[in-house]
Amino acid sequence: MTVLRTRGLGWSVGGAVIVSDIDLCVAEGEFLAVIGPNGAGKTSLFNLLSGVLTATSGSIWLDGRDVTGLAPHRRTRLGLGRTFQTASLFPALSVAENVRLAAQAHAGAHLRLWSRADRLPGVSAVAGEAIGRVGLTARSGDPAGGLSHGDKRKLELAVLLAQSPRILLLDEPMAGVSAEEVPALVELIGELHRAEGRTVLMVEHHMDVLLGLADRVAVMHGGRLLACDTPQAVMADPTVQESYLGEPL
Ligand SMILES: Nc1ncnc2c1ncn2[C@@H]1O[C@H](COP(=O)(O)OP(=O)(O)OP(=O)(O)O)[C@@H](O)[C@H]1O
Repeated sequence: MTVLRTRGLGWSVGGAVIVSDIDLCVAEGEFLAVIGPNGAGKTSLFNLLSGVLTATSGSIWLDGRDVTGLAPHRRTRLGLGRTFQTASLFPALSVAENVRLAAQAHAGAHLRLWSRADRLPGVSAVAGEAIGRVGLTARSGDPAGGLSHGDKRKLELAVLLAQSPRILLLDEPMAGVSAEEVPALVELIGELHRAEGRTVLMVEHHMDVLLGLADRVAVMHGGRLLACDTPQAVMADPTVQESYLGEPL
């Protein structure tokens, strides 16, 4: 079953075409990697899918519903959650407070003071479960700003999980993470997908990371979708090879 589809999706700004004519179709439970050279339009595509940017052409469909004009928080409520390439945590707040805020927002308590989140039924339980899911329970009371890059990425995943998304948009979740921390993150993301059946779209530059995770790879170049196929087929595609002009996939 298709959960996410785009038709002729595009975004232009100041006369520059940043994303152009993207037709994507993502099946429930699928892991789709999005790759492409710097400036290819990957983050802009995620911004369009999550509603941070409004499409200037085409449409986006979630579970068969046209969500093209829907605000980001309403897409989140429909089960579409995302992480950002740049850190989106509150560094002075603890791990638990960061996740509770997300759980609270998802519970619809936007106007309440964050300090009262504890009193909302279920919020602390949801936050605790998300923190446990990413293996950060022992760090619950620590300020987010003091975590390693790898743990910050795990915390971002917990913040995302607290919003109970069915479809995860992960924008370079390994960025800035040390080589030693990468395997644990890859395993965690793989589990969120395989064991929990979530649909995942992930921007990632490293093909070696994607080979064990992705069902299909979408290749972007110059704002367009160049190819969308299995990792092996994409790597063997001469058009893809040519477009990268020797850049590593
Ligand atoms: N608000 C904006 N105004 C003008 N140009 C923009 C804007 N946002 C993005 N761009 C341009 O659009 C192009 C695509 O950017 P985008 O961040 O989507 O690429 P990317 O594939 O995610 O790149 P990277 O791998 O470096 O993160 C870039 O040339 C960028 O400078």
